[in-house]
Amino acid sequence: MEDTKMNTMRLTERAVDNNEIKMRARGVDVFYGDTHAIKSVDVDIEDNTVTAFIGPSGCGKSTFLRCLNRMNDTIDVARVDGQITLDGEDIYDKRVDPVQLRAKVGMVFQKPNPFPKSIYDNVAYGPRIHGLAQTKAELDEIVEKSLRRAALWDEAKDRLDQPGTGLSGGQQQRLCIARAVATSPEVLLMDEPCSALDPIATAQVEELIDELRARFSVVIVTHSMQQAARVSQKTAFFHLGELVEFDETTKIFTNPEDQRTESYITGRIG
Ligand SMILES: Nc1ncnc2c1ncn2[C@@H]1O[C@H](COP(=O)(O)OP(=O)(O)OP(=O)(O)O)[C@@H](O)[C@H]1O
Repeated sequence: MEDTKMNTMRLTERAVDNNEIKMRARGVDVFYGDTHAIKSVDVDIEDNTVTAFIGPSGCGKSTFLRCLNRMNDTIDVARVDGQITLDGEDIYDKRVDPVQLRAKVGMVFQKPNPFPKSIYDNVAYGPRIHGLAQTKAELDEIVEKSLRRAALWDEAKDRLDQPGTGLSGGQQQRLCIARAVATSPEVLLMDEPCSALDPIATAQVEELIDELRARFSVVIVTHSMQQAARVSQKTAFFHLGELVEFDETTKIFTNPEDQRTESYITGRIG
């Protein structure tokens, strides 16, 4: 009975949004012990769109980002309430395997964190554990395609057997992006992916984000309002755990509705 009701609800939702909404969060609260880090957040993450999360330090951007692929499950004191769906399916349903979920909703972290393995093995890791290739040739193809998508193929193709940790910082971050895209995710979460990079590597990663949007939905946490303005189409402004305003990026940066958003983008809070 429960299931039937849920399925009817899902079908209705799909018909209304015409599948353009990839992830939907409703009434999401996050607690770390007694700290109420995220307060009743509703947000829709659209397909083929870059969504930026901005806001002052400690406002909950990373916490909310981690809700989208259940990375908060790995933090003992964290508790997540509310509902988050991916293509209409509840990602917190007990039947959902978080490892499978994270292949669909990939993540790139602030500091490049390649595995202590070769460049090839870093990218092949996900496809191997998820059994995405039947033969070595198929795996080679996935590795090449992923490195190309991460704009790293030309620099890496002659050193695939060398350690990923031997690459420059910017290259390592593109390797981590290649690793994340190798499992053909539908959503890519990026937590301040350029904060450890110089301006040239940052520009390369930003260009890449724009290209990735053609295939995935991208959600990026950034401290740089310039970066949010450059790479995103939608922007969410968080303050003290609340989602204050969520709109087209141009609207947020030129004509925000809320006084707190205005104060943040003009540098008065933050
Ligand atoms: N693992 C944790 N255990 C306990 N409290 C945490 C944990 N992670 C975050 N918090 C708390 O949750 C709140 C939100 O933190 P979060 O890191 O999500 O903010 P943020 O906006 O991403 O900050 P920043 O921009 O500084 O990275 C803060 O009060 C923080 O202290």
